[in-house]
Amino acid sequence: MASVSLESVSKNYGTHTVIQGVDLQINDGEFVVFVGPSGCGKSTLLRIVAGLVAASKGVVTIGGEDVTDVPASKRGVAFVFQSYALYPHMSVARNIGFALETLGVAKDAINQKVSAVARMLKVDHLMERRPRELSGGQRQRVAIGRALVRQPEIFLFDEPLSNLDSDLRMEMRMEIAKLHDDLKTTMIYVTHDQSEAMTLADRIVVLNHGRIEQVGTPQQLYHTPDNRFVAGFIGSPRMNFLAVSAQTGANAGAIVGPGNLSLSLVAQNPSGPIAEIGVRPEALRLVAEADGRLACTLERVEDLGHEHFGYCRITDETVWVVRLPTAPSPDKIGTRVGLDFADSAIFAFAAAGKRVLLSSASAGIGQGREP
Ligand SMILES: Nc1ncnc2c1ncn2[C@@H]1O[C@H](COP(=O)(O)OP(=O)(O)OP(=O)(O)O)[C@@H](O)[C@H]1O
Repeated sequence: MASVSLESVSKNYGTHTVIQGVDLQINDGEFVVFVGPSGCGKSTLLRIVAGLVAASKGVVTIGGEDVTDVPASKRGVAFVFQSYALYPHMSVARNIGFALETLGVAKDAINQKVSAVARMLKVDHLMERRPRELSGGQRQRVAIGRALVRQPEIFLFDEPLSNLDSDLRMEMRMEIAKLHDDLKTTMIYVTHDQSEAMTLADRIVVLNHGRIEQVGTPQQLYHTPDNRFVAGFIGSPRMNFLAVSAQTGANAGAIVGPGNLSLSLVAQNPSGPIAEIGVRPEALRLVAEADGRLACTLERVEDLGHEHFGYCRITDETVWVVRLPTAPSPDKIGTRVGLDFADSAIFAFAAAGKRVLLSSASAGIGQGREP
């Protein structure tokens, strides 16, 4: 096991900067997930830790040792790729044991280790098959087995489940979580799927345009996002946003917006006037138009069996999603309705996206507290 530290790490391709001054400390035995939209630099950052990509600037430390100029093969890391990257002409057993062969480990010792890993990953009945004779899930298990057999200090996973169907993805996600519980090895895992990040991570690193937006536990990011980007990225369906106007002078603290919105919010340490508010779908209630804090038209309902989502149009540009405990009657669709929400469910943002913490004396009671 080993800790990982990145200090002022940047990466440029020509004039294109893809990682910009990243500082990050990952503790020994921690499961850290990098999330962010496509192209934000997740894989590049992971590859910089692995030594597969050289940083343009900055220092990478593993287990307290500066490894910035140490090749990938000497860093004690094992990498599991999205594409599995198995050797097509080798059997499952040889694929798993090949790294030990190249290290000159004795044949008996290799056989023992390969058998133990194959049993653990439930591929021991497939040892003589070639990769093309395996399902996607079985291939991914072999790829993980190949990493596991080397007993690395750190596991690095780059979107390992994205080629699997949703049932298999859930199953493998549980197995990776169990692997971490059993081995307690430091793991860094890249995904663009925020629900995968929420369920696997001790801590999540949210990346955007090559910078860290926020680092925290899943609960911290969900309940106390630093900015609009994190608030919108963590949570599914995502947080609803609405552009609002902060009143000044005698009406300071009053917030007005479309849908007859009228709130009274007092900002703590404002980083600018409130320009937008956000409320999560699960914090909204569908009520009669006159009883809501927001007036809108219920345009559509999605019935997923165990849950329902209503799509409520507030303006031409803004539709809010509300999570409904039961399906509304079909004659409600197309009618005017109201949305209600507790004061504590309101998130507020300044024009540049920074979250504005609301004073407990205002309508936004509770914002800014740790859960
Ligand atoms: N070898 C390269 N040469 C030039 N640009 C590159 C190279 N590798 C990556 N990039 C660019 O760096 C940026 C970050 O890429 P990276 O693969 O790290 O993103 P990502 O967040 O992992 O995306 P995805 O989720 O789509 O895999 C992208 O704009 C990409 O086009």
